[in-house]
Amino acid sequence: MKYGIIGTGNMGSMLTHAFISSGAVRANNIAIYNRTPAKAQELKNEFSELAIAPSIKELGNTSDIIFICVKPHHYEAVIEDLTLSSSQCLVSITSPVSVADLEKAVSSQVVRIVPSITNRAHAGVSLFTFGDNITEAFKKELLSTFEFFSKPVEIEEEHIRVASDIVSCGPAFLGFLIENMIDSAHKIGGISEDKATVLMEEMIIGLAALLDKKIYSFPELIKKVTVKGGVTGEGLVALEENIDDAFLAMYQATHYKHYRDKLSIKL
Ligand SMILES: NC(=O)C1=CN([C@@H]2O[C@H](COP(=O)(O)OP(=O)(O)OC[C@H]3O[C@@H](n4cnc5c(N)ncnc54)[C@H](OP(=O)(O)O)[C@@H]3O)[C@@H](O)[C@H]2O)C=CC1
Ligand SMILES: O=C(O)[C@@H]1CCC=N1
Repeated sequence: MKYGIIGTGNMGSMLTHAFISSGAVRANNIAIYNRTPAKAQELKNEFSELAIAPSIKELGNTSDIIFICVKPHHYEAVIEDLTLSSSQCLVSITSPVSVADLEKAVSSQVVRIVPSITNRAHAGVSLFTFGDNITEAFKKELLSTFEFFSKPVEIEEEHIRVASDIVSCGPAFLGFLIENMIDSAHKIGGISEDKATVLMEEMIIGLAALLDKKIYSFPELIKKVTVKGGVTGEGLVALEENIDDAFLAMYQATHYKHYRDKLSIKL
């Protein structure tokens, strides 16, 4: 199978890295194209067997599976340059561009796969939504490819925003909260930010290991750590009193942005 990647920004280059470093796809079966050629060249400097396509059209003509890894409002221009057939598969990696939108716009088979930056470490989830016209062969090919570096999970259209908030935006949301926890540790306890960061990183790696080994669930973890009459309980009460509806507000904000993006994208 020949893979084509249009847009080699954060996600296009992350996917190229993950395909090659996990052994899922050989570099000589991948063609890339980016608006600013130097960015595609940087990837080729790392993986010399990658092909740089001279245009979006040429990449489309020579690939079986084409990933569009540009921002949502650039999809329209990219799709205009592609002439695809029913024996090819087009992949959207962005939540506001649904498989129904793509099916109306192109003649190929379509899939949406929303990745996560965690896939770079061959971990985390990739969210799959298949178009009605997808063949078993492409389904199998894409699922087995993504299994090399992620846990593929099928997701219904109505759940894509919340699912992507957890899987794809989650690293940024939790990163933000963790930075806040480090900053507050420095302010209240006087510990240096560097030392607090090391402690935090090791705690998170340990927490992930507990989850990975299925030793404790979240409720079990909270129960085990919260000693009766101890400090954790006091901290949890303070958090409950101060967190208010922070996460509801966050989900509402992403849903509203998703709604506005969907309205503005015309394929
Ligand atoms: N960042 C993330 O964690 C996640 C992002 N996504 C989705 O991935 C998509 C890309 O995001 P991200 O990689 O972060 O964005 P970036 O801005 O890092 O990358 C977008 C890339 O698209 C290129 N581009 C724009 N227009 C064209 C064009 N016409 N032809 C070829 N290349 C073009 C840009 O080129 P140039 O170098 O010229 O700017 C840039 O390299 C978005 O739709 C986003 O929703 C999904 C899941 C997670
Ligand atoms: O910020 C964004 O729009 C993208 C979508 C998922 C993660 N990052």
